Amino acid sequence: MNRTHPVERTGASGGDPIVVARGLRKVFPGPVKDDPVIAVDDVSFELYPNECLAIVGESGSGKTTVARMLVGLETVTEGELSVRGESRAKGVKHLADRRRWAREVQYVFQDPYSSLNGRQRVGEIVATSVALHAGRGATRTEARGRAREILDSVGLGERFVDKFPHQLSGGQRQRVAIARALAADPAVIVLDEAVAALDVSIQAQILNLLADIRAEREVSYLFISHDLAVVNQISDRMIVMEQGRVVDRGRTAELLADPVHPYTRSLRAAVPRPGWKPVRRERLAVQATA
Ligand SMILES: Nc1ncnc2c1ncn2[C@@H]1O[C@H](COP(=O)(O)OP(=O)(O)OP(=O)(O)O)[C@@H](O)[C@H]1O
Repeated sequence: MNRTHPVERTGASGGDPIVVARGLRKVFPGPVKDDPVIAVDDVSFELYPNECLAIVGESGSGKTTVARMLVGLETVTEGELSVRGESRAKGVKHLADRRRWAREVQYVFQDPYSSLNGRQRVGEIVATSVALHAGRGATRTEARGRAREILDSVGLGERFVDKFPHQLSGGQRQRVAIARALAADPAVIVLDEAVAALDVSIQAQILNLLADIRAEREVSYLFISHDLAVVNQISDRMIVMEQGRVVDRGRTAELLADPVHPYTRSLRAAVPRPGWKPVRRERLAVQATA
């Protein structure tokens, strides 16, 4: 059974895809001269409105590089990458376009502590994002008011508005990062190992919050993770990357219930969580070659 290449159209609410990647490739100059690193190799996928697509794979498989190309933090070496039909493959020339790109696709990092401005209070962090993305439309007072509403919607009430990031827990900081992303009213949020640094119980709270947000507004997630238990909870579809290439893809529930590709099987077997029935790697190797 080959599930590697079918391009399914299984978005949660249908419609045209928001993000389309076709034959995406990224080559970095390597540490050794004339020995480049092929970080991403012939990667294709679509992300549909209101859908959560997970990109999974072990460390170094190229997940983050795909996401960084999507938000314009890395150039595209080859292939096509578009958001709402507009190509991002050639990079961005004008500041106005960069702002629009940022408005459309927001990025939430694994470690919100380093991505949040430690000298700004929580309310200011979110209000700055509101003001930046609302253009000339929002006064300072309006931006602050909107920031309070958004913070409230991610579970951070009035008492958090004047706190600094270092006064918050990891989960609370991640809520601020999500609020800051929502302030742009994006079509897509890239969540790059966004719950990886959190305790399991806090992870569950953030995953619930992300599910609630998606139920309330139209937003798609590109959810990057090495953790299949987490991916199983949140994503509709997933692609599996190994050494820069997509080696498996499909609906998450189906792929994880019955992983066919040996790499997906080995990833699943490596998940040390309640609820999984880990299969020993030796047995997997036998099954994979049977
Ligand atoms: N700026 C860079 N210069 C050179 N090589 C890079 C650069 N960025 C990433 N790479 C290499 O590209 C490959 C893919 O890295 P990438 O960070 O995309 O993987 P990943 O799956 O997201 O892993 P992780 O979860 O550890 O971040 C790795 O071999 C990495 O060392």
